[in-house]
Amino acid sequence: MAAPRSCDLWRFCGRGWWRATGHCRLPGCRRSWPWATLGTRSLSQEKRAAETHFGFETVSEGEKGSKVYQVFENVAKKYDLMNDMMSLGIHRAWKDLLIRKMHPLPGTQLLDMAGGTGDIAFRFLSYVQAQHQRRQRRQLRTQQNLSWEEIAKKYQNEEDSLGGSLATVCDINREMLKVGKQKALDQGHTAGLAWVLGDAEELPFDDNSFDVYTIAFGIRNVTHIDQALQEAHRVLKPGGRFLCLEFGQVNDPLISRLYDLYSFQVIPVIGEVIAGDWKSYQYLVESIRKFPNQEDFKDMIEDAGFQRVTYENLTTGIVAIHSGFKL
Ligand SMILES: COc1cc(O)cc(C/C=C(\C)CC/C=C(\C)CC/C=C(\C)CC/C=C(\C)CC/C=C(\C)CC/C=C(\C)CC/C=C(\C)CC/C=C(\C)CC/C=C(\C)CCC=C(C)C)c1O
Ligand SMILES: C[S@@+](CC[C@H](N)C(=O)[O-])C[C@H]1O[C@@H](n2cnc3c(N)ncnc32)[C@H](O)[C@@H]1O
Repeated sequence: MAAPRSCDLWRFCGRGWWRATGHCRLPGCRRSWPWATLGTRSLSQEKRAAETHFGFETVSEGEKGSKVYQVFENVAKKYDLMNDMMSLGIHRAWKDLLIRKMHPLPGTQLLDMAGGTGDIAFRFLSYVQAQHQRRQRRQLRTQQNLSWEEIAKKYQNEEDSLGGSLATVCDINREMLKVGKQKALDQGHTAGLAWVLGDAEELPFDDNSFDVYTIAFGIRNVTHIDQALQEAHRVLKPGGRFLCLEFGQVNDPLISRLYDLYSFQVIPVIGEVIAGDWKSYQYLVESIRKFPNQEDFKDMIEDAGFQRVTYENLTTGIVAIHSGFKL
């Protein structure tokens, strides 16, 4: 039996070690902390257990969910423009890299969690379509005897051009999904997409349903990150892949200082000017600082049951892509 990483925070529940402050983290075991039901916790312990952070503010767990909802409800219409303005378009390159790392083949079933306005799902569909077309061209080269009608038919049907792939965009926020659906129409993504309203901590999907689970700039906003990771593990098929694009800690001290200056002095100003919302962008930069560093987050992913967990820093660690497999 593996020793717990930090004994005072871990308990043994009969099936294995689990963290004392939440639910058992073993896949399939959802026992909660027995002390809570035995009533042996003091009032101050009780209070601390129910508190979390919203940026630099300490709030109750229930409050965090509604505050996060409000943030994305407020910024939904300006969300895409804000991302281009804040990052000078760099967020697009990060998202492209995530898809290249995934390298999805036609037929892949993707769950894009906290998928918001659909950036990851649209990139996924374009990538799969390109892969499928490449495959078809290769096949056509070997089937020289097809008529022009047959060749044209092969290129026409958009559903076919995805080879059975489906991207399910799931998000807790109606407004973000509404903007995403309109964007899908504008960009001509008419097939291979499903939009689902749902909470990362309690997914409305069966076990073993998806080949890939992505979450881009989403997990930082979730109240119980460990719960969301367990859910990701549950809904992935055996062999399925978890990929997370999220802010990290910058490893170069000079860049780190400049980045801090930029984050705290410039981003809320852009938020106010473009979206008329300073507070939401203050929350964004604070939530980035509160999020675990790359190594700690890797440990959390492993704790949820994922294997072969690795990460890659992008732009000196401003963001990182974490990857893990359900084996
Ligand atoms: C509410 O929650 C959210 C809302 C959202 O809209 C989005 C999200 C999720 C987030 C994303 C999807 C990604 C959004 C992207 C970012 C937050 C930006 C990430 C930052 C960068 C890529 C740039 C990092 C910057 C540096 C490494 C430092 C370089 C900084 C400077 C040269 C400026 C230093 C600033 C000062 C000294 C303060 C005074 C300066 C001014 C008033 C001039 C202002 C300058 C500019 C506007 C230029 C901006 C420069 C860049 C973007 C630099 C690009 C260069 C590099 C990456 C090396 C969400 O959760
Ligand atoms: C910064 S946006 C990221 C959107 C998109 N993935 C992207 O890369 O542009 C964060 C998203 O997480 C969603 N979110 C926050 N908490 C969530 C939760 N508990 N379950 C599902 N989605 C959540 C928000 O509604 C928002 O759409």
